[in-house]
Amino acid sequence: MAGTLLKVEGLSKTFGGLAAVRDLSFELREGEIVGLIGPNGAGKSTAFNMISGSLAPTAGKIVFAGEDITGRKPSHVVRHGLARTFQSATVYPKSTVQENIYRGALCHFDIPVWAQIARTSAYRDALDRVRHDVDKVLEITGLAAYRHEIAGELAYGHQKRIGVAIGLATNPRLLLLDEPAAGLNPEECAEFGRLLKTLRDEHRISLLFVEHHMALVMGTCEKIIVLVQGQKIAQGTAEEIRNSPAVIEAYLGVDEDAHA
Ligand SMILES: Nc1ncnc2c1ncn2[C@@H]1O[C@H](COP(=O)(O)OP(=O)(O)OP(=O)(O)O)[C@@H](O)[C@H]1O
Repeated sequence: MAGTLLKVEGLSKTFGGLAAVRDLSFELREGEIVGLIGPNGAGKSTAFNMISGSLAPTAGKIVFAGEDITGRKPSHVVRHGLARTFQSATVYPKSTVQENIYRGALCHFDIPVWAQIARTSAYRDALDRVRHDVDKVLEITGLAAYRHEIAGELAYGHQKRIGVAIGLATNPRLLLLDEPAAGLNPEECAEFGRLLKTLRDEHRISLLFVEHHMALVMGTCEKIIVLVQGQKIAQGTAEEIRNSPAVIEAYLGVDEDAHA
Protein backbone atom coordinates (compact mmCIF):
# COMPACT_ATOMS: atom_id res chain seq x y z
CA MET A 1 0.00 0.00 0.00
CA ALA A 2 1.25 3.50 -0.85
CA GLY A 3 2.76 5.55 1.98
CA THR A 4 1.48 8.76 3.48
CA LEU A 5 2.43 11.80 1.41
CA LEU A 6 0.63 14.50 3.37
CA LYS A 7 -0.29 14.40 7.04
CA VAL A 8 -2.31 17.19 8.60
CA GLU A 9 -2.57 17.05 12.38
CA GLY A 10 -4.73 19.23 14.62
CA LEU A 11 -4.62 22.13 12.18
CA SER A 12 -6.39 25.27 13.40
CA LYS A 13 -6.69 28.88 12.37
CA THR A 14 -8.44 31.66 14.21
CA PHE A 15 -9.07 35.14 12.86
CA GLY A 16 -9.73 37.38 15.84
CA GLY A 17 -12.38 35.46 17.75
CA LEU A 18 -13.46 33.32 14.79
CA ALA A 19 -12.25 29.73 14.50
CA ALA A 20 -12.10 29.33 10.69
CA VAL A 21 -10.52 25.85 10.94
CA ARG A 22 -10.64 23.76 14.11
CA ASP A 23 -8.45 20.78 14.86
CA LEU A 24 -8.39 19.39 11.33
CA SER A 25 -6.56 16.09 10.86
CA PHE A 26 -6.34 13.87 7.80
CA GLU A 27 -3.90 11.95 5.65
CA LEU A 28 -3.40 11.77 1.93
CA ARG A 29 -1.59 8.71 0.63
CA GLU A 30 0.71 8.81 -2.37
CA GLY A 31 -1.43 8.52 -5.53
CA GLU A 32 -4.69 9.51 -3.87
CA ILE A 33 -7.20 12.06 -5.13
CA VAL A 34 -8.77 13.79 -2.15
CA GLY A 35 -11.58 16.35 -2.20
CA LEU A 36 -12.25 18.96 0.46
CA ILE A 37 -15.87 20.05 0.44
CA GLY A 38 -18.23 22.03 2.61
CA PRO A 39 -20.70 24.90 2.48
CA ASN A 40 -19.62 28.51 2.02
CA GLY A 41 -17.50 29.73 4.93
CA ALA A 42 -16.70 26.17 6.10
CA GLY A 43 -12.97 26.83 6.19
CA LYS A 44 -11.90 25.09 2.97
CA SER A 45 -9.84 27.97 1.58
CA THR A 46 -8.29 28.60 4.96
CA ALA A 47 -7.20 24.96 5.24
CA PHE A 48 -5.99 24.98 1.63
CA ASN A 49 -3.97 28.16 2.19
CA MET A 50 -2.33 26.76 5.31
CA ILE A 51 -1.33 23.54 3.53
CA SER A 52 0.09 25.41 0.53
CA GLY A 53 2.04 27.75 2.82
CA SER A 54 0.31 31.05 2.12
CA LEU A 55 -1.28 31.24 5.59
CA ALA A 56 0.42 30.39 8.90
CA PRO A 57 -1.64 28.09 11.15
CA THR A 58 -2.58 29.10 14.69
CA ALA A 59 -1.94 25.52 15.79
CA GLY A 60 -1.25 22.11 14.34
CA LYS A 61 1.23 20.46 12.06
CA ILE A 62 1.59 19.75 8.33
CA VAL A 63 4.01 17.04 7.26
CA PHE A 64 4.70 16.58 3.55
CA ALA A 65 6.88 13.76 2.21
CA GLY A 66 8.30 13.28 5.69
CA GLU A 67 9.18 16.93 6.25
CA ASP A 68 7.47 19.26 8.68
CA ILE A 69 6.39 22.15 6.44
CA THR A 70 4.17 23.91 8.99
CA GLY A 71 4.31 27.65 8.37
CA ARG A 72 6.88 27.29 5.55
CA LYS A 73 6.44 29.65 2.62
CA PRO A 74 4.93 28.49 -0.71
CA SER A 75 8.33 28.97 -2.40
CA HIS A 76 9.78 26.48 0.07
CA VAL A 77 7.06 23.85 -0.19
CA VAL A 78 7.01 24.04 -3.99
CA ARG A 79 10.68 23.04 -4.06
CA HIS A 80 9.70 19.96 -2.07
CA GLY A 81 7.05 18.99 -4.58
CA LEU A 82 3.85 20.57 -3.29
CA ALA A 83 2.30 23.07 -5.73
CA ARG A 84 -1.05 24.82 -5.87
CA THR A 85 -3.29 26.28 -8.53
CA PHE A 86 -5.33 29.44 -8.20
CA GLN A 87 -9.00 30.00 -8.98
CA SER A 88 -8.34 32.64 -11.62
CA ALA A 89 -8.06 31.16 -15.10
CA THR A 90 -4.87 32.78 -16.35
CA VAL A 91 -2.05 34.80 -14.91
CA TYR A 92 -1.08 36.83 -17.97
CA PRO A 93 -4.08 37.01 -20.32
CA LYS A 94 -2.20 38.97 -22.97
CA SER A 95 0.71 36.52 -23.16
CA THR A 96 0.89 33.21 -24.99
CA VAL A 97 -0.01 29.95 -23.31
CA GLN A 98 3.63 28.90 -23.23
CA GLU A 99 4.75 32.18 -21.69
CA ASN A 100 2.04 31.88 -19.05
CA ILE A 101 3.37 28.50 -18.07
CA TYR A 102 7.01 29.67 -17.84
CA ARG A 103 6.32 32.89 -16.03
CA GLY A 104 3.56 31.50 -13.85
CA ALA A 105 5.65 28.50 -12.77
CA LEU A 106 8.68 30.68 -12.05
CA CYS A 107 6.52 32.89 -9.81
CA HIS A 108 5.98 29.87 -7.55
CA PHE A 109 9.69 29.90 -6.74
CA ASP A 110 9.50 33.55 -5.64
CA ILE A 111 12.89 34.57 -6.93
CA PRO A 112 13.60 38.28 -6.48
CA VAL A 113 14.24 40.40 -9.57
CA TRP A 114 17.87 41.06 -8.57
CA ALA A 115 18.47 37.28 -8.42
CA GLN A 116 16.94 36.88 -11.88
CA ILE A 117 19.17 39.62 -13.26
CA ALA A 118 22.22 38.17 -11.53
CA ARG A 119 21.15 34.70 -12.70
CA THR A 120 21.87 33.16 -9.30
CA SER A 121 22.02 29.40 -8.97
CA ALA A 122 18.55 29.39 -7.32
CA TYR A 123 17.16 31.16 -10.38
CA ARG A 124 18.93 28.83 -12.80
CA ASP A 125 17.72 25.77 -10.89
CA ALA A 126 14.12 27.01 -11.02
CA LEU A 127 14.43 27.84 -14.71
CA ASP A 128 15.85 24.40 -15.53
CA ARG A 129 13.11 22.71 -13.58
CA VAL A 130 10.37 24.63 -15.42
CA ARG A 131 11.97 24.45 -18.89
CA HIS A 132 12.52 20.77 -18.57
CA ASP A 133 8.83 20.09 -18.21
CA VAL A 134 7.02 22.65 -20.34
CA ASP A 135 6.63 20.44 -23.45
CA LYS A 136 5.43 17.52 -21.36
CA VAL A 137 3.04 19.74 -19.44
CA LEU A 138 1.56 21.19 -22.65
CA GLU A 139 0.93 17.65 -23.90
CA ILE A 140 -0.62 16.39 -20.67
CA THR A 141 -3.00 19.32 -20.35
CA GLY A 142 -4.06 19.19 -24.01
CA LEU A 143 -2.60 22.65 -24.66
CA ALA A 144 0.20 21.72 -27.07
CA ALA A 145 -1.75 22.93 -30.11
CA TYR A 146 -2.40 26.26 -28.38
CA ARG A 147 1.09 27.01 -27.06
CA HIS A 148 1.54 30.14 -29.19
CA GLU A 149 -2.04 31.41 -28.79
CA ILE A 150 -2.85 34.37 -26.56
CA ALA A 151 -4.10 32.89 -23.29
CA GLY A 152 -6.95 35.35 -22.73
CA GLU A 153 -8.43 34.55 -26.15
CA LEU A 154 -8.86 30.82 -25.51
CA ALA A 155 -12.11 29.14 -24.49
CA TYR A 156 -12.60 29.32 -20.73
CA GLY A 157 -12.07 25.58 -20.27
CA HIS A 158 -8.66 25.86 -21.92
CA GLN A 159 -7.79 28.92 -19.87
CA LYS A 160 -8.46 26.93 -16.70
CA ARG A 161 -6.08 24.24 -17.94
CA ILE A 162 -3.31 26.82 -18.04
CA GLY A 163 -3.59 27.16 -14.26
CA VAL A 164 -3.10 23.40 -13.92
CA ALA A 165 -0.23 23.51 -16.43
CA ILE A 166 1.52 26.20 -14.35
CA GLY A 167 1.27 24.06 -11.23
CA LEU A 168 2.49 20.99 -13.13
CA ALA A 169 5.49 22.86 -14.54
CA THR A 170 6.91 23.11 -11.01
CA ASN A 171 7.14 19.31 -11.11
CA PRO A 172 4.95 18.47 -8.09
CA ARG A 173 4.29 15.19 -6.30
CA LEU A 174 1.13 16.74 -4.88
CA LEU A 175 -0.97 19.35 -6.64
CA LEU A 176 -3.52 21.38 -4.70
CA LEU A 177 -6.33 22.74 -6.85
CA ASP A 178 -8.55 25.59 -5.74
CA GLU A 179 -12.04 25.13 -7.21
CA PRO A 180 -10.78 23.86 -10.58
CA ALA A 181 -14.30 23.47 -11.99
CA ALA A 182 -15.58 26.95 -11.08
CA GLY A 183 -17.14 28.51 -14.18
CA LEU A 184 -16.85 25.40 -16.37
CA ASN A 185 -19.81 24.05 -18.32
CA PRO A 186 -20.77 20.37 -17.76
CA GLU A 187 -18.80 19.15 -20.77
CA GLU A 188 -15.66 21.07 -19.76
CA CYS A 189 -16.13 19.82 -16.23
CA ALA A 190 -16.25 16.17 -17.38
CA GLU A 191 -13.09 16.75 -19.42
CA PHE A 192 -11.47 18.28 -16.40
CA GLY A 193 -12.31 15.20 -14.33
CA ARG A 194 -10.60 13.05 -16.98
CA LEU A 195 -7.53 15.30 -16.86
CA LEU A 196 -7.31 14.90 -13.07
CA LYS A 197 -7.49 11.11 -13.36
CA THR A 198 -4.81 11.13 -16.07
CA LEU A 199 -2.53 13.19 -13.83
CA ARG A 200 -2.81 10.60 -11.14
CA ASP A 201 -2.99 7.40 -13.22
CA GLU A 202 -0.35 8.20 -15.82
CA HIS A 203 1.83 10.80 -14.18
CA ARG A 204 1.70 9.65 -10.56
CA ILE A 205 0.67 13.04 -9.21
CA SER A 206 -1.43 13.06 -6.06
CA LEU A 207 -4.22 15.62 -5.89
CA LEU A 208 -6.06 17.52 -3.21
CA PHE A 209 -8.80 19.86 -4.28
CA VAL A 210 -11.37 22.22 -2.89
CA GLU A 211 -14.52 22.14 -4.97
CA HIS A 212 -18.21 22.96 -4.88
CA HIS A 213 -19.02 20.92 -7.96
CA MET A 214 -20.38 17.72 -6.46
CA ALA A 215 -20.38 15.65 -9.67
CA LEU A 216 -16.66 16.28 -10.14
CA VAL A 217 -15.83 15.50 -6.52
CA MET A 218 -17.97 12.36 -6.34
CA GLY A 219 -16.72 11.08 -9.69
CA THR A 220 -13.03 11.74 -9.11
CA CYS A 221 -12.05 11.50 -5.44
CA GLU A 222 -11.26 8.30 -3.54
CA LYS A 223 -11.47 10.21 -0.31
CA ILE A 224 -13.68 13.16 0.53
CA ILE A 225 -13.33 15.33 3.61
CA VAL A 226 -16.32 17.39 4.67
CA LEU A 227 -15.83 20.58 6.63
CA VAL A 228 -18.64 22.46 8.32
CA GLN A 229 -17.97 25.56 10.40
CA GLY A 230 -14.27 24.82 10.48
CA GLN A 231 -14.61 21.23 11.66
CA LYS A 232 -14.31 17.92 9.86
CA ILE A 233 -17.69 16.27 10.19
CA ALA A 234 -17.05 13.33 7.87
CA GLN A 235 -14.42 11.61 5.77
CA GLY A 236 -14.84 8.72 3.37
CA THR A 237 -15.55 7.50 -0.14
CA ALA A 238 -18.19 9.16 -2.31
CA GLU A 239 -20.60 6.42 -1.28
CA GLU A 240 -19.92 6.89 2.41
CA ILE A 241 -20.25 10.66 2.15
CA ARG A 242 -23.50 10.43 0.19
CA ASN A 243 -24.94 8.18 2.89
CA SER A 244 -23.61 10.02 5.92
CA PRO A 245 -26.53 11.42 7.94
CA ALA A 246 -24.26 14.15 9.34
CA VAL A 247 -23.35 15.29 5.82
CA ILE A 248 -26.87 15.12 4.51
CA GLU A 249 -28.09 17.16 7.42
CA ALA A 250 -25.30 19.70 7.49
CA TYR A 251 -24.46 20.10 3.86
CA LEU A 252 -25.68 18.07 0.92
CA GLY A 253 -29.36 18.59 1.53
CA VAL A 254 -28.77 22.32 1.48
CA ASP A 255 -26.27 22.84 -1.28
CA GLU A 256 -26.18 19.93 -3.70
CA ASP A 257 -28.92 21.14 -5.99
CA ALA A 258 -27.31 24.52 -6.29
CA HIS A 259 -24.01 23.14 -7.50
CA ALA A 260 -24.63 19.76 -9.15
N1 LIG B 1 -8.37 36.75 6.36
C1 LIG B 1 -9.49 36.54 7.07
N2 LIG B 1 -9.82 37.36 8.08
C2 LIG B 1 -10.92 37.15 8.83
N3 LIG B 1 -11.78 36.14 8.61
C3 LIG B 1 -11.51 35.29 7.60
C4 LIG B 1 -10.35 35.44 6.78
N4 LIG B 1 -10.36 34.44 5.84
C5 LIG B 1 -11.47 33.71 6.08
N5 LIG B 1 -12.15 34.20 7.14
C6 LIG B 1 -13.39 33.64 7.71
O1 LIG B 1 -13.14 32.29 8.01
C7 LIG B 1 -14.26 31.48 7.70
C8 LIG B 1 -13.85 30.40 6.73
O2 LIG B 1 -13.61 31.02 5.47
P1 LIG B 1 -13.06 30.22 4.20
O3 LIG B 1 -12.85 31.21 3.12
O4 LIG B 1 -11.90 29.37 4.59
O5 LIG B 1 -14.30 29.27 3.86
P2 LIG B 1 -14.58 28.43 2.52
O6 LIG B 1 -15.08 27.10 3.00
O7 LIG B 1 -13.39 28.43 1.66
O8 LIG B 1 -15.77 29.26 1.86
P3 LIG B 1 -16.15 29.46 0.30
O9 LIG B 1 -16.69 28.15 -0.16
O10 LIG B 1 -17.21 30.51 0.36
O11 LIG B 1 -14.91 29.89 -0.41
C9 LIG B 1 -15.35 32.42 7.17
O12 LIG B 1 -16.19 32.76 8.25
C10 LIG B 1 -14.56 33.62 6.71
O13 LIG B 1 -15.33 34.80 6.80
